[in-house]
Amino acid sequence: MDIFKIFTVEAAHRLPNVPPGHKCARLHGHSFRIEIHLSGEPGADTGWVMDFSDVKAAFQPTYDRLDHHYLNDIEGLENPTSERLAIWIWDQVKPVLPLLSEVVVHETCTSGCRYRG
Ligand SMILES: Nc1nc2c(c(=O)[nH]1)N=C([C@H](O)[C@H](O)COP(=O)(O)OP(=O)(O)OP(=O)(O)O)CN2
Ligand SMILES: [Zn+2]
Repeated sequence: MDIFKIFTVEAAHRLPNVPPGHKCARLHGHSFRIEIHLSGEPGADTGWVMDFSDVKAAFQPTYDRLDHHYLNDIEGLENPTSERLAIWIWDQVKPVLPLLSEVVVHETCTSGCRYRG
């Protein structure tokens, strides 16, 4: 069974490697919607795969590194595309949430990516 928790990260970025004149070379910001998905079986007694509040607590240090930050300043996010951000989040979170199965980054209402490790 899959469970998920959704977080909203307010952050600024620019994309340094886009062609000249590309709009994303300019500093701009997004309300990134981050989905953290976990896969596992619900416990016989708990009835849940993992307590959502424990998912939130495990993600909090990563959230704090991203929220209201300039992503390009973060080590490993010098070119902060949605794809790079999804991989970076996976690498931060997998050690503390071993059931992690997917990270989804919504950069805008119409754009984003899914990463399954
Ligand atoms: N594959 C990727 N393409 C683009 C990324 C990315 O991370 N991965 N990022 C951007 C920009 O950062 C931009 O902020 C988002 O682009 P876009 O979807 O074009 O944004 P719009 O709000 O202008 O989209 P519309 O739905 O067309 O209005 C660019 N590309
Ligand atoms: Zn952008």
